Amino acid sequence: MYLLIPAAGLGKRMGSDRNKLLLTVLEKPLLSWTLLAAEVSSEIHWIGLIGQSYDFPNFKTILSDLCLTKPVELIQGGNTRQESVYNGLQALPPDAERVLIHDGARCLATPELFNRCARQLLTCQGLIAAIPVKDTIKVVDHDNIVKSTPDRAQLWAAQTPQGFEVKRLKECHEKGRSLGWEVTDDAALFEKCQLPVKIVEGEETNLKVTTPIDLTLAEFILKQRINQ
Ligand SMILES: Nc1ccn([C@@H]2O[C@H](COP(=O)(O)OP(=O)(O)OP(=O)(O)O)[C@@H](O)[C@H]2O)c(=O)n1
Ligand SMILES: C[C@](O)(CO)[C@H](O)COP(=O)(O)O
Repeated sequence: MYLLIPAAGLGKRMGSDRNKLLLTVLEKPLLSWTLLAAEVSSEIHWIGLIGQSYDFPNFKTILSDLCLTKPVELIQGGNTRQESVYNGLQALPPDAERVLIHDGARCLATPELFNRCARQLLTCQGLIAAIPVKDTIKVVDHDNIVKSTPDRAQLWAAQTPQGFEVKRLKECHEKGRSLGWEVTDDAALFEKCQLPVKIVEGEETNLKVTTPIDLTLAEFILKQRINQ
């Protein structure tokens, strides 16, 4: 299975002065943990790492330190995650029929999750890893007044990996660009094109490192795993 890793963000919500994927978690850059999980997954055979060119020297150092057995191609990222994935899709080898997309910032995803998604993708056009929402969610208006409480049984928190047939996802991205759609994940493009997106059970620990507290949580969870 082909894997694209969007890693071209700025990490504004982290408040860091550089790409948050270069921050250290348990003595390794955050991105290294994501790459190691992809390396261990038995289903992934090719990795496209999408980044900003100013980060490429650091990415190359990370890759040379990890000595991965799988080929990794560096791909120029865009101004948004959506643009970065678009670039990644254009850079896939011509024989890529299906692709998994996984945020570099989700550094706790396990190889088993990659494997589960890769296997499920052989049976459907599109999928996302997701977990049932634990909180009660409120819909709120501009005056901070609660408007409604959606039925929690229908709410799932989206994660990555997300996986798709390459041809279909490319079509969705092209349509999104021509109609000016702005989305935060690829499944949303599929949905907007009325294509089915299947849920694959995600992992509660598969958090996206977004703010400083997530770094502390990631470090804690990785430490627990290492000590097991
Ligand atoms: N132009 C962009 C923006 C984001 N990403 C990637 O998409 C994933 C999810 O994005 P997010 O967590 O929002 O990362 P940042 O954009 O770095 O964070 P922020 O929004 O706080 O700036 C990350 O792995 C990030 O590197 C990307 O490849 N290209
Ligand atoms: C793709 C994603 O990680 C799914 O949860 C998410 O949508 C990325 O964008 P965000 O704006 O950082 O939530």
